[in-house]
Amino acid sequence: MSPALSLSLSHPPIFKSQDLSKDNTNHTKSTYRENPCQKTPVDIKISRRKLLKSTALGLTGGGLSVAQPARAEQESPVEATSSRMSYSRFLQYLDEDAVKKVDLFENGTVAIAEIFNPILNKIQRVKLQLPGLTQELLRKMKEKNVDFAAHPMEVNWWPAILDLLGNVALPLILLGSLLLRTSSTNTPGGPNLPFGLGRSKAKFQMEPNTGITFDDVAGIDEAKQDFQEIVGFLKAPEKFTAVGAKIPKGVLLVGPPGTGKTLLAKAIAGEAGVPFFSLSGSEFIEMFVGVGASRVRDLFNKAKANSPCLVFIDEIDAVGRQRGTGIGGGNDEREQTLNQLLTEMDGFNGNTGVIVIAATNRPEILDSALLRPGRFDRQVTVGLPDVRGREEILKVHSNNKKLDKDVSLSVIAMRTPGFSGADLANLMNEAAILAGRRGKEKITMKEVDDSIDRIVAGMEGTKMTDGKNKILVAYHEIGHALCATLTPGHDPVQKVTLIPRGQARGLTWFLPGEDPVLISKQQLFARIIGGLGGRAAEEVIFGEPEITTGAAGDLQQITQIARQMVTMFGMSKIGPWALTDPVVQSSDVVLRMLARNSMSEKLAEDIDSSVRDIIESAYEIAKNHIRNSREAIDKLVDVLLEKETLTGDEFRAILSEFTDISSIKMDRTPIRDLIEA
Ligand SMILES: Nc1ncnc2c1ncn2[C@@H]1O[C@H](COP(=O)(O)OP(=O)(O)OP(=O)(O)O)[C@@H](O)[C@H]1O
Ligand SMILES: [Zn+2]
Repeated sequence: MSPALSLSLSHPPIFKSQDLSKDNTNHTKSTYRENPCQKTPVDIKISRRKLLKSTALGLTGGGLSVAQPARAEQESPVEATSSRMSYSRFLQYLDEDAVKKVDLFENGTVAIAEIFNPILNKIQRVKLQLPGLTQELLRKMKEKNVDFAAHPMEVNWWPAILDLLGNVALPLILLGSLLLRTSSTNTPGGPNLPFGLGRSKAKFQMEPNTGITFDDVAGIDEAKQDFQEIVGFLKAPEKFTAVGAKIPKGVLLVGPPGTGKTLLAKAIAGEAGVPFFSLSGSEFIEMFVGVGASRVRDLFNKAKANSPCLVFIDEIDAVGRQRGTGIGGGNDEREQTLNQLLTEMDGFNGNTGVIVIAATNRPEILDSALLRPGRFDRQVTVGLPDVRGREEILKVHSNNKKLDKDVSLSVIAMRTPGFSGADLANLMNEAAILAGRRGKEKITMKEVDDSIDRIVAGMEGTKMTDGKNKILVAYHEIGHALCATLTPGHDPVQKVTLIPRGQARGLTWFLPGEDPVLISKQQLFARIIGGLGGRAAEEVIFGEPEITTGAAGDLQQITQIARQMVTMFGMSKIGPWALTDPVVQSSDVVLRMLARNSMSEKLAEDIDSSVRDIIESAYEIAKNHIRNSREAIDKLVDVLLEKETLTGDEFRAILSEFTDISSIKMDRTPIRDLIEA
């Protein structure tokens, strides 16, 4: 019922670098996943040096290699795309030397990156949100020779850069950021017309006819319903004005990246058969004062001259955040742009036949003046699709593809919790490319499965050579799978593999049943036990001195879950309180400090000790599972070492030879049973 629950659980984890030593050569990397609690490959990592070496040693055919991107750079056209990328994937690409250029905005929380895609042999421009600019990230971009530029104004991280690079490098960076990017917004081919106005370098685009209809937008029927009225109005505004109907002129589309907000706006224009004007909020941000405001003016003048039409402003938060809140003073340029936008919104009435739709994934930071009556006074929410929505979206994106009979869209939908529409479109595209590369005439489930693995966990890496490490990884992964399987409430194992992917040396995958809208305490606790299974196996089997750095990512995940149980979900001895959790909930340093100061010391200690209790008791349970199943584990490890990948069914079949697992409930106890108990 509480949206906060599902929201916070599917939120990407806060980036924390695992700098175990100052010496980069002995530096473990963590893997980040979009959904720490949902799709959970549990992994083990290797040292950074080995990682780089294995990347360089050549991932045959498929993967990114170090040499490739550089050579291909000149040949590959930059593809302008509005596609989004998760931070975790961005880090993977960064590690793989595929990131070429990064433009940072908004205190380093928003970035536009150019990334080389070896499959398409293209540099793609993607947008991503960062959890703030960390020193670690800066260091890494520098180490990887990424051409990065900060677009200042509100930036409060110059100290970090100074600290990192020393004063000498500063002028260079400043220079870089002063150079206005000259590349204009590319429009993909087709009927789209770039609509630039020289005078103020306006970069908005106009599409006379988007050619997109509601049929192209799947899984968000409610939102489509909400817009029927507006489509009707745009088709024939005079009908509405004749009877004195008041039509909203501004609508705010709210939802996470890639959920189809742009697509929906285009579909509205397409359904109504009116021109589509679009401009992105981050494009408003310019160095020279006055440009943003004049851009807004130009856009509205053009729109009024072409009415009826639809104006779409993507990322309105970039320009529309609360005035006067920038750290170290406001941002004059942005505020002027915002003021101009407000003026324009007030200056025409709905009868002009212009409808303005703005999109954001952070409505809470918008200046309240934007939301006043007569401006963006209507909100339509577009959320991440549920399992049925995902199936619908998959249908849309399989339409023009040849699928083998074995491909089940409903199974794919089940395997992809947390995927947005854009992720799903990307998934089907990658599967098609993979099928092509494998010389197949149709996409089979194998290509889809492999593509999901790649999207969630990164590219396949070089196989490990036989030896102590491989054995250790095998025990670690079997430890995860075993503890998860023996713990009621845990999602079932989908597969265990020793084939490395991204930065993980081995992976255990779980198949979430339904979408976890509500997750019980038992389920969360089960995830912690499963997450600790790898470390527990290392310790029980090889002895405490032999435990490895491989569990770093696991520990980060389970600590976050335990912390949320205590501070957000009221699932600890502290009781049902919502406590501001400075570490989990904010990436803003100042907010974090404020929150910490407002908490009593005693409470802070209680939180820590409750988190510790949860983790310690889970670890005891995990170690007991390992101790009590030694025979089964040895057998499972033998088979895994031989076959490299075990499906969930194979895993359970072997385990069943040793212990009866048929009575362990995977999912949550049905409510009916609970009431009857
Ligand atoms: N509901 C959906 N149905 C079908 N395709 C979708 C849907 N949502 C997203 N997609 C696919 O993902 C692509 C990108 O989505 P879109 O740009 O509309 O998302 P967005 O919410 O506007 O994201 P952003 O916040 O990054 O602008 C679309 O062009 C489409 O191919
Ligand atoms: Zn692990």
